Amino acid sequence: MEATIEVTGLRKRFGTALALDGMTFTVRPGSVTGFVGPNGAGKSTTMRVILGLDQVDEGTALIGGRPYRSLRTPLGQVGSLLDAAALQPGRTARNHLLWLAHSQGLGARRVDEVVAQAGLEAVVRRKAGGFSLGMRQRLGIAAALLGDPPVLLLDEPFNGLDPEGIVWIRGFLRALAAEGRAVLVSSHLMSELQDTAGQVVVVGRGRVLADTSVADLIAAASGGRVTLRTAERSAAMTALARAGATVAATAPDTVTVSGLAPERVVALLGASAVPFSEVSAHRATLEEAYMELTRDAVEFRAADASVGAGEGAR
Ligand SMILES: Nc1ncnc2c1ncn2[C@@H]1O[C@H](COP(=O)(O)OP(=O)(O)OP(=O)(O)O)[C@@H](O)[C@H]1O
Repeated sequence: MEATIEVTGLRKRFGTALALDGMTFTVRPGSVTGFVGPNGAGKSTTMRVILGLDQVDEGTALIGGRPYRSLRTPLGQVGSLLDAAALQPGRTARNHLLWLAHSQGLGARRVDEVVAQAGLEAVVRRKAGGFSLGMRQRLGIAAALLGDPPVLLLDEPFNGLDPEGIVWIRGFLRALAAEGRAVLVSSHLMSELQDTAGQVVVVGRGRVLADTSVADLIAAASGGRVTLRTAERSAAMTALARAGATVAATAPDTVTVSGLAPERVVALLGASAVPFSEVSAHRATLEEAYMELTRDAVEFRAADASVGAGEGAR
């Protein structure tokens, strides 16, 4: 089966709330695709639609070219982690996995393999009800891997993980994608996807705001700006503004300059005898790029919440 997820023109209303408003993107194999957006942007709803758990008013969601409901052995084609809390608390982790495995014609050997992959050996005979959220996330990931699927969808898998767990999952997801899987990972924090995602689909208000590689997203947000560090900030700002630059003081000793190349900034400061300790091409962080893109979507949601826009219970 082709390892892809194709989402086209999804629209969905919950009462008066428009949860999905033309959501369209494709997830390809080989790198982790981050699915990022503020709370309420439509990430979970999109994942539920892809997995055939929610109906849409319009649009299609295909896994390897087919709707989820037409897949003959779903666990072998797509693995998912939607809600790590969704398990029988009285059952041991191993029995939980055995039960899932048997429902798909898989045996205990495969359970032991995914337990090892997810680093759960030490706790697998304990009752899952006593697991921390981080352990539940690992158990959910083990369950998603049972059928060795070419497509993986993980909703907020970083939730509840400690720093060591976050480092583990980053490497793990990268390795799964490098094996040729399509891996879609949602988060409302761009920083969690640093060093993990190669592609990002940024969403807000139920639609795609950007669908690009991480490198291109950062380059676009960097926008040819120059960062200048100087103890004589106002003299520097005056000299650069006189040469036509747009300048902004961003810290007591820092100025962000737009409209001039770094070499020109150095030459102008030299000519005006303004001392400086650093002139560098500004490189936006992933977080800055994300904040820039989603600012309006966040404002929309905050305003929406304050009038309590009649959304149904979740
Ligand atoms: N079952 C439901 N009933 C009513 N409204 C819903 C339901 N599920 C989602 N919504 C609404 O749809 C919109 C999208 O929600 P969704 O959970 O998909 O967003 P999200 O991006 O996953 O957010 P989060 O990061 O908070 O999980 C929100 O306005 C939400 O309140």
